[in-house]
Amino acid sequence: MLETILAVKKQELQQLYLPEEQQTTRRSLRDSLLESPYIAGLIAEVKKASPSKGIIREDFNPTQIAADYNQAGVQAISVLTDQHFFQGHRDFLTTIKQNVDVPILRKDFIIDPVQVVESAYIGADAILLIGEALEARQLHELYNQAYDLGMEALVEVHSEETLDRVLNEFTPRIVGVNNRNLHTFETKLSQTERMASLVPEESLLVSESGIVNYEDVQDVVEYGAKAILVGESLMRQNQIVEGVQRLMNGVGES
Ligand SMILES: O=P(O)(O)OC[C@@H](O)[C@@H](O)c1c[nH]c2ccccc12
Repeated sequence: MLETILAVKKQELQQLYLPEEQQTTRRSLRDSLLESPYIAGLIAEVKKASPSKGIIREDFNPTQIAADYNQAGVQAISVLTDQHFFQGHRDFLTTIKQNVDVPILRKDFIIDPVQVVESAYIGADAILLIGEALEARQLHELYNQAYDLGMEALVEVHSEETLDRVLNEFTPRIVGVNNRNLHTFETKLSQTERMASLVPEESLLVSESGIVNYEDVQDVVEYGAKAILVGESLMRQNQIVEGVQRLMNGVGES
């Protein structure tokens, strides 16, 4: 699947035009996550659909969902901007950035420097860089470019092998372990458990995907995660604010 997505991205790159540059103040993802009042920092995701699940939320108003996340006290918001596979849009990010006061992570498949510039222009505070999608050297260059433009980067890896390749090149300030394998979509929280001890002390560890309830949050925190990235289970809540409270405090869980 990842190969298919990357092939489409390469095609799209040919037609990519840069939007008007937004004047925006950057917000630190890492600082916000470290200042969480919860047992972990929460990055809550705005995602309408995914290749593995199809449509996740029918009643999809990205700005309203983000405003609810903001009100609920999340530490950051992740916005899917990929159109083809996730039914996102880069304009969602720009509007959301103007309507909330937490850092915004751009969730997309970034493989080219022009997409990093685009991310800065649309108002992103941080970008996702996927270890399985890039050579370590190339990932490092995109990472440096992001920081040079005043953004941060969440460096995501799924396997030990990918993490090894990345760490041989450099030490990212924020590392995400994706519990979902992007080739098979198999998702298990034990991936965070297996990988946590391999992530350097100075990297903030984010556990991504497949986190559904407070027990899951407690588990990944026990494994060593300092923050979590949650999409689907929050997107399926009718009452987003209450859903966030339940996830992070365990109150009212059945
Ligand atoms: O919906 P979930 O299982 O809570 O997962 C969120 C997030 O981790 C997932 O959307 C994601 C992780 N890495 C990605 C890379 C591209 C697109 C999406 C993702």
